[in-house]
Amino acid sequence: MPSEPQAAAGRGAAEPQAAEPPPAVESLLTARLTAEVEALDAADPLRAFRDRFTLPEGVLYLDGNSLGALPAHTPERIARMVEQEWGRGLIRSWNEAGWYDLPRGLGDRIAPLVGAAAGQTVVCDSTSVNLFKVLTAALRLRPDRRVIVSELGSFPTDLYLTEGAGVGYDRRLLDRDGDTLEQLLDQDVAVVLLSHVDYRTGRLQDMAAVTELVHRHGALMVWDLCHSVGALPVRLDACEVDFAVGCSYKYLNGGPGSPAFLYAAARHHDAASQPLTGWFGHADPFAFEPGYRPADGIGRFLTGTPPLLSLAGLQAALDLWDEVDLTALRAKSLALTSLFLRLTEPLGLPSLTPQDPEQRGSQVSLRHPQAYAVMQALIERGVIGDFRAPDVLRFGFTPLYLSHAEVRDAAEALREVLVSEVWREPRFAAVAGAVT
Ligand SMILES: Cc1ncc(COP(=O)(O)O)c(C=O)c1O
Ligand SMILES: Nc1c(O)cccc1C(=O)C[C@H](N)C(=O)O
Repeated sequence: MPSEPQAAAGRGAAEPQAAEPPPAVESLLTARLTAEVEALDAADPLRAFRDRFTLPEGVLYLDGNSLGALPAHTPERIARMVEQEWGRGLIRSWNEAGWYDLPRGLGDRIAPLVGAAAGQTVVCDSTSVNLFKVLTAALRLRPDRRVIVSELGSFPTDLYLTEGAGVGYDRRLLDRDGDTLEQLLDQDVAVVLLSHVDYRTGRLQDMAAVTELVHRHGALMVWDLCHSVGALPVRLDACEVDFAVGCSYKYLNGGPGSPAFLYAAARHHDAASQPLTGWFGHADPFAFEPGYRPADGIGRFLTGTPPLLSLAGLQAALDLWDEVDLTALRAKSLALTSLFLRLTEPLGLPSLTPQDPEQRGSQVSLRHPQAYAVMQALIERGVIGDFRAPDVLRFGFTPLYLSHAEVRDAAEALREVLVSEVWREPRFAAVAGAVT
């Protein structure tokens, strides 16, 4: 078990290395910049959403790409489910409070965020479990092919699941077995699994072009949307994607451990079979038949009883998403990341995040040989981002609750930490074994 996040430091933190002396960069607290960010905030069409979240005083939260913030009405929604639906309604709430329909109903509320027509998205399980289901379903739809393609730098659970679902299959990894995806594709490839936005670098893939390339080689395409849903518009149907999965606890703000979602294109529903054939995916669960018969449609991707209290958190968060204009969201996201890249550029930290906005998700990743200590010093100043081994300072920009002024203040805090070299103080040093 990892130790408590606040009690210890980074697993995989970089060994101490010499860091270059910091360049003498002037303070960002200038009248000119203040006027610029205030004008941007005044013109921000999403600024009213900030008040719909509860965030602690004195915190600049740049980690909504790992765990989203708390929507202000979520506690009331969860309390209602606990006190009324569970406490009073008891078992009747499966019908009367609509519990039974929530996995499909919330899936249909996520659908517009991922560009899916209704009836193709369900909320259930974790992203990892859903990856196992869709990878296996996709492999079964291509029985004559024996290769899974993925990317070496993917979030590790994705790679692990290509191993778990792909027992008996060969695996080819982009960046290890070939420089381009096209080099890895041939008539043996059954499935390609990629992240739409890379968790470490923030690089955004061209979903339409990649999916089309994969289909041209006769394979099926699975996208991991954990770092794109709620960060930018996604167009699953328009890109003719086969399967997709994603988290709801990051940009969607569903709450810690809130269940994931799974998309399967309607054209695959009849032929697709998934391996976790639990009773919630049965055609008639309450017939209590001894044999499994899959439900029609997307319902066959369900497995067991959903975590209702977590679904209540996601349900509350989706009330906000129902109101969000995704075009405005994307424009603000790019304005925030571009501002941060521009203001931190004089600090001389190499960026892993593409400068080209077309290739950028909603995060900025900067490299520093002592990134763990630098991030701890920032967190002490109330600027919460995260560290990704071995040397990445990762900053997530959530357009619903961040202002341009806060982005300037975060860049200024980073400047101060680097110029003062406060991060060298022993209390920021890494010790083994924490959640980062
Ligand atoms: C790209 C990506 N896939 C999957 C996951 C995690 O999946 P799970 O919610 O199953 O832990 C994460 C983050 O934890 C992620 O960043
Ligand atoms: N899911 C997480 C968790 O249970 C603990 C700590 C972090 C996470 C994360 O989500 C990490 C995240 N996917 C990442 O992009 O690094």
